[in-house]
Amino acid sequence: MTPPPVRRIAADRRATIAPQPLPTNGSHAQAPPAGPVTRGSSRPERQRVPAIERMRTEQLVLAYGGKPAVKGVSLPVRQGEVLALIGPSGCGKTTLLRSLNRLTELTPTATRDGKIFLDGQDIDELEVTQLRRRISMVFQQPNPFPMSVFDNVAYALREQGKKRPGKRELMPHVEEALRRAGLWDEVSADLSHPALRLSGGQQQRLCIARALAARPEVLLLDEPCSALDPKSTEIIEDLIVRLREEVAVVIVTHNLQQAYRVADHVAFMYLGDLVEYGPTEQVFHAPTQHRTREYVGGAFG
Ligand SMILES: Nc1ncnc2c1ncn2[C@@H]1O[C@H](COP(=O)(O)OP(=O)(O)OP(=O)(O)O)[C@@H](O)[C@H]1O
Repeated sequence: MTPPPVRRIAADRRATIAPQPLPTNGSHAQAPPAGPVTRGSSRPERQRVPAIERMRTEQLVLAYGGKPAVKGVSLPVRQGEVLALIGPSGCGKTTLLRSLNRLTELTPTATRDGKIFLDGQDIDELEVTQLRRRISMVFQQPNPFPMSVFDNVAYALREQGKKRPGKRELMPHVEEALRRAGLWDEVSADLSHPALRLSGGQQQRLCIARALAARPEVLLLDEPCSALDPKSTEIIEDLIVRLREEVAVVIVTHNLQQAYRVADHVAFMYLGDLVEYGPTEQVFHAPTQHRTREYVGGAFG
């Protein structure tokens, strides 16, 4: 198939949301180590789910002030699968992830070439608020709003409708989102509880519930466990694997063991290039590129 013509996107829009804070070294223990994946590494059995392509990037190029950060990446994103973006620091993982719902447009120096399609439609043809409803993102640091558990999830629902639905009307939807995020049992007794008083892991699941409430087709996760303790990490990894049945999931992670545990496909990036893309077992145990072999073997990080 001939790739569609390349088009430059204006990136002069000023940021309208605050940048996400970086994770702090708080009281939580660190998530499982990002060590190399060996043949003995565990990968939980997973149910086979039919894969449906929801997104595709074609010859995607992203640059900051003219300096390329992502260089001509073509990738599919499928529902029924988790796609992990891996690679050393600065290789362009987060830039690629943020471009999928046009968050890179909030960076004034960022420019983009190439195409991104959502269900076959060029994302530049979609209204950006609508697009970000269909492609939700969860960030490194849990960032619940300073309001109740209920209102955090209801926020996304209230934003959707023209008329503001009442609490009773919203309740089933809030419950459903909290259940899908695996948080309902822990918070259902008091939905008026302030979100900021939940544990870090609970806060991140609340952010996932908030992201799911608008029923997105694609869920983008930027190192969602990097600020969490091992137990919370495990809970969220289980959740990610379950969620892929109903939403396409793309995760950026530095933790190779995590990519191995949760992903169905892996994209390894290096200096902005997509070096290798393939099924998880293949990328980790039979990579075709020597650079991938070195990286997954722990030769550099
Ligand atoms: N807002 C920005 N302005 C200028 N350069 C940027 C900006 N954001 C990222 N970059 C540069 O783009 C390149 C890719 O960065 P990006 O954050 O996408 O990589 P990454 O693989 O996600 O890194 P990390 O794993 O450390 O988060 C790096 O060289 C980085 O310095």
